Amino acid sequence: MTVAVLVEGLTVEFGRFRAIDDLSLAIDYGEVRAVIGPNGAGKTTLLDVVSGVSRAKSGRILFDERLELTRRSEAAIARSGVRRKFQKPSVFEALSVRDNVEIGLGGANDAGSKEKVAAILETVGLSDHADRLASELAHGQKQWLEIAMVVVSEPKVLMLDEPVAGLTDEETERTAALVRRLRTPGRAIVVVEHDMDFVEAIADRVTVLHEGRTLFEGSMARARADARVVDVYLGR
Ligand SMILES: Nc1ncnc2c1ncn2[C@@H]1O[C@H](COP(=O)(O)OP(=O)(O)OP(=O)(O)O)[C@@H](O)[C@H]1O
Repeated sequence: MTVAVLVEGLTVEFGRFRAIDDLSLAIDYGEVRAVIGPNGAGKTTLLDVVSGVSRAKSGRILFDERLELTRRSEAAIARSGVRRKFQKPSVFEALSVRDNVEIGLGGANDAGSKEKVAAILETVGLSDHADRLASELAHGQKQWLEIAMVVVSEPKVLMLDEPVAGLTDEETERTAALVRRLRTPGRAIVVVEHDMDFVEAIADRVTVLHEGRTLFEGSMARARADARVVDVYLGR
């Protein structure tokens, strides 16, 4: 089976500080992978390098076993089907919900694209709000709109950075159900999140980062039982 994202010997430095330290990991198509760990572990930096926002000092990242992402621009990486929702919501407040999702399609505007927009609005539960201004949405709804803007382009790798930060318990549960719906055999979903109940609800496997390296990889249930993981993260 083809690996969606293969990280090999990745090192990222900011000045003399090593945020990612010789990291290797493989994320399969069809899986939801949570990347967890204490503040400063390198989680967001990992997403930054995969999406071309930050550069690696050494190592490589292969998408679909074909494209070396470490050599590509942010725009080229997004075009190739590797997409990311950033931590901070960034919807266009003055536009309608529907127009926001259309922007996610990047200018395509045929009959098929209208159907795609309608389908993704249905998936994220915003069909009834399509004509409202994005500014009128609740915080949770804005997060779902942003996910819709990314997913409408049918990414093969979908990265979500803290998708439930600041959401209510009910919104968090709905977001978990949404992530499970977005999981398809042809897509890898990578989620960085500190809410462990949410992670348990969505993740097939978790990777625990600590000081830029993998401390643990496996099920969330096993992570909870791992003394090292409890020591550096879960027990704090
Ligand atoms: N652009 C940058 N310049 C300098 N240092 C940076 C930069 N980006 C990240 N760092 C540092 O690299 C380390 C890893 O940061 P990163 O944001 O990846 O951690 P994280 O695991 O996502 O943490 P959190 O859970 O707090 O979001 C931190 O010590 C951070 O201060």
